[in-house]
Amino acid sequence: MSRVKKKIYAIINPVSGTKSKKEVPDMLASIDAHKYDVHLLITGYEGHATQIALDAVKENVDCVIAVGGDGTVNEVAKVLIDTNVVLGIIPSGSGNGLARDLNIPLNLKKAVEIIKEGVVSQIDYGVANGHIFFCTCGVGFDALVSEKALNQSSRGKLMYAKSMLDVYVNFKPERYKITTPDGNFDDKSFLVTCANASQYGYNGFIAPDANMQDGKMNIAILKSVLPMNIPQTALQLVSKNIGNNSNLVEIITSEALIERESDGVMHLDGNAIQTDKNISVKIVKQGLKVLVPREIEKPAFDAQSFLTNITRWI
Ligand SMILES: Nc1ncnc2c1ncn2[C@@H]1O[C@H](COP(=O)(O)OP(=O)(O)OP(=O)(O)O)[C@@H](O)[C@H]1O
Repeated sequence: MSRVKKKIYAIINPVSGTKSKKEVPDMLASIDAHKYDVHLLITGYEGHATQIALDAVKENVDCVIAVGGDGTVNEVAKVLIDTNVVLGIIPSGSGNGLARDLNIPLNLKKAVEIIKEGVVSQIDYGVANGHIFFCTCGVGFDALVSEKALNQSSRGKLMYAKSMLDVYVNFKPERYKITTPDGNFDDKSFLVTCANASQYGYNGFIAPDANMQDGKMNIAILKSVLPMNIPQTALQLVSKNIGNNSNLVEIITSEALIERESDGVMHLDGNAIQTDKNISVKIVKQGLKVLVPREIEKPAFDAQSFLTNITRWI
């Protein structure tokens, strides 16, 4: 017998981001109750969203909404890959990289409208040493910043800026050998980022041309960032101009082996974990169904949003 109403689980991470989520239940109540059964669930600990999403898949729900940032989205979405369960995102984190890349509004009411519209797109996901990511995974400076951020009690831009400064002061570049069917690299580097999405979050575009539906990742290798180049590099990141950085090497490919000097930290969607010396990364084409705005095309660079980004950062 077919179910009449569609079932939605909304998983709320109460500690993500810096904004209150107290309006989320009322806003979700505006979803048509004749068509949808919406169940609200609040996470109580790290990894809880994954447990709830696993239950959702077992119960054959139609859609799981992640209310949080990239960490929460990752915990939910990694369970939904290669299933028919659709991911919805209500961005409520700090960086919100995946939501931004999909043009999902950060405004709560507008994000709920996207859920109601029900437009489904299929996006790629990445696998790095068996761990799933959707935005970026990487080693080097960005991984160390993610590790530093893990131990901070606060969230938000200021915490990330402070973590970056702390990591930069003691940073020592490592040597990476990167082997792919589409090009190789072997040298010391500041960071190596495998980008499925174009940005880390906070509109920091490490791979502005990355496309989440092409079955490929853009491996952005930043060989060095000298102190005098920090302002320029930061501007290039927020203005989608990192391609103009003379220290950037980019390889576009569907799989790669990254060999480094020793095992250590790697980040997945901004979440740091420890992993082996060698990291095998691949992209699986369009394995996740996600609710998106009608127009998924990214807006062209415009001066106003560029200035807004800089002002926000400052
Ligand atoms: N009740 C809870 N108590 C403590 N941590 C939790 C709880 N629920 C979820 N978490 C953890 O909170 C972490 C941060 O969540 P999330 O990444 O969504 O927010 P954020 O870091 O503010 O945003 P972004 O990743 O977009 O920068 C996740 O690693 C998640 O496992």
